[in-house]
Amino acid sequence: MRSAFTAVQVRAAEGALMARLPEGTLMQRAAAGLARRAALMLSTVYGSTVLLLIGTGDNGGDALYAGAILARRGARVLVLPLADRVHAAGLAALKAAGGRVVAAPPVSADLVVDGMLGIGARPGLRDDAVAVLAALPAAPVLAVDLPSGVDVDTGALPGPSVSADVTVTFGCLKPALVAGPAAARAGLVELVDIGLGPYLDGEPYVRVPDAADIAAVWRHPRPEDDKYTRGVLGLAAGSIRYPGAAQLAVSGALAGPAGYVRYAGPAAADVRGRFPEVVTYDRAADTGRVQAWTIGPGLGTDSTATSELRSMLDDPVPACLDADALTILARDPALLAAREAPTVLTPHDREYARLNDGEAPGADRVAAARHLAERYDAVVLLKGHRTVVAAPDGRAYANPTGHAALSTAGSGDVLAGLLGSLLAAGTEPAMAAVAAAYLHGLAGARAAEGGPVSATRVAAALRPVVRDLTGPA
Ligand SMILES: NC(=O)C1=CN([C@@H]2O[C@H](COP(=O)(O)OP(=O)(O)OC[C@H]3O[C@@H](n4cnc5c(N)ncnc54)[C@H](OP(=O)(O)O)[C@@H]3O)[C@@H](O)[C@H]2O)[C@H](O)CC1
Ligand SMILES: [K+]
Repeated sequence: MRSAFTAVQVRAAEGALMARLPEGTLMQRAAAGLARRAALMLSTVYGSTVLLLIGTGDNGGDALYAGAILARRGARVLVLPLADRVHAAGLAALKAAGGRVVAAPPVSADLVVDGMLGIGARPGLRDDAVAVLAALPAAPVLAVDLPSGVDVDTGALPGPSVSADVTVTFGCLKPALVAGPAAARAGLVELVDIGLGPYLDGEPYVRVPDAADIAAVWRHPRPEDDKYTRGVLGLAAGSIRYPGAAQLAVSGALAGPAGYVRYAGPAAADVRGRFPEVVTYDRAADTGRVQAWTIGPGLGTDSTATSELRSMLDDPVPACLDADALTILARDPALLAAREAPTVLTPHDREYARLNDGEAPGADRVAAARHLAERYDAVVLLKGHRTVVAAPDGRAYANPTGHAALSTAGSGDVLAGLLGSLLAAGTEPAMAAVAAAYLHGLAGARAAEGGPVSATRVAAALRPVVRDLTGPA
């Protein structure tokens, strides 16, 4: 698990570390890591042209010292200052190494280094910076610490920003690199260790799972298992009007770790026909015992759906509420009042607003997910390009996988089915949501390799993705 810290948290750690080191040490460490990555992006350093965009702060200092390293290796380094004052010692070092200041971007370059703004940034770019971005030569962009223009602590994009191919960040991840629309502007994020780790204390703002975290929570079948001990998922989804939602949720659930899926609802005949391994019932009350419920995809919001939801919420096992179940819950939040078993809510933005008195998630998606988790005392999986999961105890996770092609009808049904299966298998609820989002994101990316993506393709891609991550079943 990696951790992202806010600018204030980074500054506190930086202060503690700097107090023990000779002046300028951290910037030299940062510049060395930056120059190393820049050299990798240039096929040959010698003779290449590197354009540095420089702002007033230490972010520019990092870029200037890295530029000096590249200039000493034979690069033609050009500095375009976007502030009245720039890091004086860094500029002197660069000039001494042969770099020179220009007033406008050159016609061509091999690499652009964005050293305009780092963790000291106010969100947004000034007009002169926006104009320069529009006039940049076609070249890969390497961002220093963060792509300039983003809202560092939230990942919001208040206006134009740098779009980087690679971001080299120092000491730890920052929220804008992993959450919100800004995360897509960072490109490949590479972390350079500058020794900050031991000084970063307190809870990170948001955590980022990796493959090993998902593999660690995946429950493999054991020799002593039977279908019940692996977990039974009850799935209430689909309606006469939306039988497909039931099938998609079932297909997601069958790729999960549970041993048994019981379906309850009006799409029973369709589900049986397509998935003979699923046992079907007309009503939730008839299904017998389950270890978790997934409720909602294509369920409808009429009185039958409401009473089905009510009866499932009375069952003291974990429940994942998706789609129509969220709409019903928004109408009657008291439905959760008596619940003691864990609940997971999986809203997209419009569903979030319904659950939150009409107020959309807003710029800080991590804070928004945390807010709803606290309000409903439930795990919240807030869907987005970088899905965020928050638990009522304050933990928050930003999913690093995903693909734009996942915004396709039925994709969420697959996710809800898989998440339910993880809950039924006994996975801690927040990690069940994290694992489901992670695997679903990878499956979307894998499905996209085969051309345009439909939800059926996402479900089909789940098995190979799970196998690659957790080993054979
Ligand atoms: N964290 C570490 O341990 C290390 C960080 N390094 C690098 O340092 C930067 C942070 O440097 P800092 O000088 O604090 O901040 P910035 O470089 O982001 O610059 C902030 C100044 O820029 C002006 N500003 C702020 N917002 C805007 C904007 N939207 N447009 C234009 N200008 C803006 C503002 O100055 P004013 O005079 O205008 O008020 C800010 O003061 C970090 O990101 C790393 O790259 C170290 O080198 C290594 C250790
Ligand atoms: K930057």
